[in-house]
Amino acid sequence: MLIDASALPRPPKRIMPGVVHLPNFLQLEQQAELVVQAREIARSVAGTPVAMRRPMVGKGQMKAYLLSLGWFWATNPYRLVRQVDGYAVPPVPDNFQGIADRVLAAAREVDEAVGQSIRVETALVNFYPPGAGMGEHVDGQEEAENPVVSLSIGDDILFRIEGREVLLMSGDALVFGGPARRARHGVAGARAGTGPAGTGLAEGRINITMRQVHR
Ligand SMILES: O=C(O)CCC(=O)C(=O)O
Ligand SMILES: [Fe+2]
Repeated sequence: MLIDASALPRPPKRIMPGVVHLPNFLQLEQQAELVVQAREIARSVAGTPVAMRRPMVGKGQMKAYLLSLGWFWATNPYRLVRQVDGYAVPPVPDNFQGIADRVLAAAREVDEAVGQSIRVETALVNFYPPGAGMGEHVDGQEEAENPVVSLSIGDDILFRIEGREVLLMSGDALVFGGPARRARHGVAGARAGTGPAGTGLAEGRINITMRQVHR
């Protein structure tokens, strides 16, 4: 590539009202710790109805693998549940709240419109194999209007929100709240081999979104 994006300065940035990008928010060690946590939780529920899985969307299967913590989004009918067929949804790890608080405090310095605090009642851990993305959608499952805190680890990916594009790299945090809480967004094609060494991820990308569910 002619220009290596990681070599360019990436200051904190307001992408649109209520959307803030905080590049390099997590140190490599923090990223590695989150990867270990996610992997341990995924292993602990493997083979159960609350396992990390690729859900069906419409006629196809998602390319990303999803693991729900705290609450699980069940279908038929759509509802948030705490257990599936007697298997408890794994809890949100204790350290997530502090991370969300720190991300939000930093994001508010860039744009107050992101909104106030969240109680991290649920977290979604997505794993994107190289090349995988997630189609555009609105995060509408939570009744709470509090902001969503999103963390990226591993391969770079292009995040799109209402016509804007943000390159998310390993360690980046992104917040969408306030007027952008129900904005349409998606990610396109995790870029194979772009993740740094030292995260513990051999390939692909992990995204963790932390959310408040109830008002
Ligand atoms: O992977 C990302 O950066 C976005 C994930 C997302 O939009 C979601 O899980 O709802
Ligand atoms: Fe989303």
